[in-house]
Amino acid sequence: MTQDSHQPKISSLALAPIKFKLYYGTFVYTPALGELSVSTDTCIGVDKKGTIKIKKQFEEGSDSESNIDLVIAENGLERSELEILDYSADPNKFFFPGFIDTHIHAPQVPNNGIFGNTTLLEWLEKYTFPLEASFKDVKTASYIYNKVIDRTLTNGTTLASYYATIHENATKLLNDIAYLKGQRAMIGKTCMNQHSPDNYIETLDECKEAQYGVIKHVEETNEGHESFDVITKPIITPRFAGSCTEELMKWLGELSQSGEYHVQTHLSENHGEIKWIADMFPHFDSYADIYAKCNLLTNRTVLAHCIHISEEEKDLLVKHNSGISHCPTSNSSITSGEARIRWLLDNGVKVSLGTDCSGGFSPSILTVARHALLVSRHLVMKSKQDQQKLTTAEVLFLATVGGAQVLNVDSYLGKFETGFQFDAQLIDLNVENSPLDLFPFQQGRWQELLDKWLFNGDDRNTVKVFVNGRCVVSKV
Ligand SMILES: Nc1nc2[nH]cnc2c(=O)[nH]1
Ligand SMILES: [Zn+2]
Repeated sequence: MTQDSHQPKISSLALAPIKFKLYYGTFVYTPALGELSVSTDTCIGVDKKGTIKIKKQFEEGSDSESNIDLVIAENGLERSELEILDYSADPNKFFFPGFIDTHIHAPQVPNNGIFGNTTLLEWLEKYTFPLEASFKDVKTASYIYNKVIDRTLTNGTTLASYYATIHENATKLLNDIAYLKGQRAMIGKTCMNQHSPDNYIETLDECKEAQYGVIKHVEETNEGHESFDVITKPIITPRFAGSCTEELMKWLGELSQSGEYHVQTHLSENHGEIKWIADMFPHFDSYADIYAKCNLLTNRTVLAHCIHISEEEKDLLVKHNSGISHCPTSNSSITSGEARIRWLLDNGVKVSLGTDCSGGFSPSILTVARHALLVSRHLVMKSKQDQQKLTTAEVLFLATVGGAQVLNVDSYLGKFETGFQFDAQLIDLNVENSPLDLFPFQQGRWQELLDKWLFNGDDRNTVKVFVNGRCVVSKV
């Protein structure tokens, strides 16, 4: 931690001591692509480490108190040592897994919504690099990163894969803030040693030193954690081939292989970018081939965008089991294009969602899921191939389980099943000032209610957020 060493180490909210908890109510999640599981009248028991130990569904409309008594008796639990949260009286509340944002630039959040008529390369020069360069100042970084973590958490994001900036101290700060607020986070020190502004570039040696420093710091922060309750992890982050020399990418590839670290970068976002990079790296077969030959394609690699990739590039992703972060809000805003998500899914590529702030203007994965569904319909309008349409269940899968798959944490995150960690949001469709209107005849029609939430809901409907079974946001 970047506190004075004589200060006591502050522990993460997501590790605060808790009692064994029994949650009772409606639980919604996506067990597989296109499937929605809705269990009403259900009791979920979460142990002191945040792991789901009990899941039992009861007859619809049955008495919750006697059902809870039964769970206590059947599992030999001591009532006085339990915390019981019964939401069954409210038909408009349900639990949903926490959102996973696999691609977000934390320092860019102040620019959300500010992109004018630019496309990628101009946008980077005009809006993005100047803002990121200001993170040399840790006070600026502290102020903005605190706001970013608060904002993403209140939108229900329980795990985010962050790009920071090139600066070592500011990146360490992002780690500390996520850890203290209890949000799971992948912490990426952005690496860039070519084709960048004079005030926002690093040498290879500077990059190596800062990268080692950030990894050590993130790992020390999480010392003593078990794999499922690790809060923050380092992620190797070459910004994109355009801003990294081959030597730097090869070094980062080796580092990621030696430490089994995650990797994130951008791939095939914009036609101008693709041509520029092809001219820069003429001895590679394709954009994806640059990353493959630099050992950056792994089963822990997140590739943002992948809008214009070829069959051969898609095959490379499949071969290395690397995943995609689909960022439709960003792709529409800076006019990058429409990623062919059905084609990628049909070919066995892992797909997740990313806000890509501030190419994307919204920090909400719910908004991104809505845009993923709409963009898939734009593809249908162009191609007349109806099967490209994504459904509500499919985009909610990408927002949760898909993210867990891409970040290789799907054995313990993304589902309400025993053995999984309780990373969740409590949704209230009928909250005061709710952006959606409920009508009595729609009560209990869960498919329709979830459609309404996806299209009309927002962070006001996310009333509590849990990570590792601990409440990290409570608005009620
Ligand atoms: N959307 C997006 N694409 C990039 N390509 C290289 N850097 C960036 C970035 O910050 N945002
Ligand atoms: Zn990006």
